[in-house]
Amino acid sequence: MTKSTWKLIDTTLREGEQFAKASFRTEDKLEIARALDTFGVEYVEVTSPAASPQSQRDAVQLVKLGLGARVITHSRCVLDDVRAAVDTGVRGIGLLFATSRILRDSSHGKSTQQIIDAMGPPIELALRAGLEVRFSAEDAFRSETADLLAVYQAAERMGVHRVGLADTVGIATPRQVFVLVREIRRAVRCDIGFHGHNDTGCAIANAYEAISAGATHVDVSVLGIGERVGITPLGGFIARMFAVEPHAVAERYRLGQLRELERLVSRVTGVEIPFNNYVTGETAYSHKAGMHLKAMMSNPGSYEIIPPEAFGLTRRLILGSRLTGRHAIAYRAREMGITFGESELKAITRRIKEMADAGELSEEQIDKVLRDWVTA
Ligand SMILES: CC(=O)SCCNC(=O)CCNC(=O)[C@H](O)C(C)(C)COP(=O)(O)OP(=O)(O)OC[C@H]1O[C@@H](n2cnc3c(N)ncnc32)[C@H](O)[C@@H]1OP(=O)(O)O
Ligand SMILES: O=C(O)CCC(=O)C(=O)O
Ligand SMILES: [Mg+2]
Repeated sequence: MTKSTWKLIDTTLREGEQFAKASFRTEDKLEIARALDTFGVEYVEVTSPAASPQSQRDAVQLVKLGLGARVITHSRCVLDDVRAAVDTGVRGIGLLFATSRILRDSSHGKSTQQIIDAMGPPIELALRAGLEVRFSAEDAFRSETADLLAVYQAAERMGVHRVGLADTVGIATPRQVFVLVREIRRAVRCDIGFHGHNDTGCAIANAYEAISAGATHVDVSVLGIGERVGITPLGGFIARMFAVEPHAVAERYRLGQLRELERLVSRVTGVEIPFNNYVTGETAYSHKAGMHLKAMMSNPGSYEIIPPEAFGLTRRLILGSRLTGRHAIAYRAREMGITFGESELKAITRRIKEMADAGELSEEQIDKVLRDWVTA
């Protein structure tokens, strides 16, 4: 498959609701779902309707929005939970069972064969109800490969549309993800999803490797919110893929909406967008060192792999620091209609650096230095 055929399952309203600081009201969920749809994600995953009466009512309302994105939910392999999901009108369901020894012992106590036996009826019920069905192995990267192959092949025989690999505890490395997804790709014909937690900072790279190895669907959430430190962030994954296939990504998603989407989730959860957030962070397009500034003024691609304009953003060149250089100062002077000779330029740059040693200069202060130099 070509890389650009992957699909995004945004799970801000499911995994994201498991984030310690998230407590979504119905209106928050509706607003987030609409914003995700405007951005263009292919799926919006919502909390299991079995979780609470309000979760059930919210799922119904989210379905009623009539989004372009498919509204799907997530569920244990429990018939009553699947029935509750079907009743909401969702279009798909992500069923799961933990397959690692540690979670089999601590979570549900089933052997691999018991898992296979238990997943049959819920899968059948969901398929009969016409849902798109995914079966996922929770904690896949601490599971035995033989167990994974057994459950995935059984799920495929039962007719699921997709199997999922979940790096539930964020333990996987990109190479491990590539190798395991490739192995599963060879073992099943259905679609493959990847869900990766970010406990060791590998969630974006892991999602990318999953796609490279043949996964078709990737779970993301806005700002990466989820259990503990969360999962693959939507913006970071989009940045990763834009760097590889900019045209396909720009065609499929309304990239100019990313910042608003993140601001919305930031506002609703009360967490700030980090200064170094992918693409939209406050300093994501700030350039400061003289050597960088010179090259940036000649070609912005020198130190930017993703043009800010693609996301409706602008860059900031910081000229007033002690790290500035004469090319940057000459550039600003030319913008103001002033031309300096080489030795004069060196002297002004020296002066600006001396002044900046006492504290960075604003754009207005630099302009004043340049103007005063001419009139002095
Ligand atoms: C890795 C993940 O993020 S998976 C998604 C996690 N999401 C959620 O947990 C959704 C919110 N959860 C809830 O509201 C509740 O946990 C419910 C409604 C799902 C279940 O509530 P309870 O019945 O009170 O059980 P509780 O949460 O205490 O324990 C989990 C139960 O699910 C069982 N279980 C765990 N995984 C699975 C599974 N994949 N399929 C079926 N049953 C499972 C456990 O064995 C346990 O049941 P038991 O008491 O019969 O042993
Ligand atoms: O169902 C899945 O694929 C993922 C569930 C989950 O959130 C996880 O395992 O971390
Ligand atoms: Mg998770």
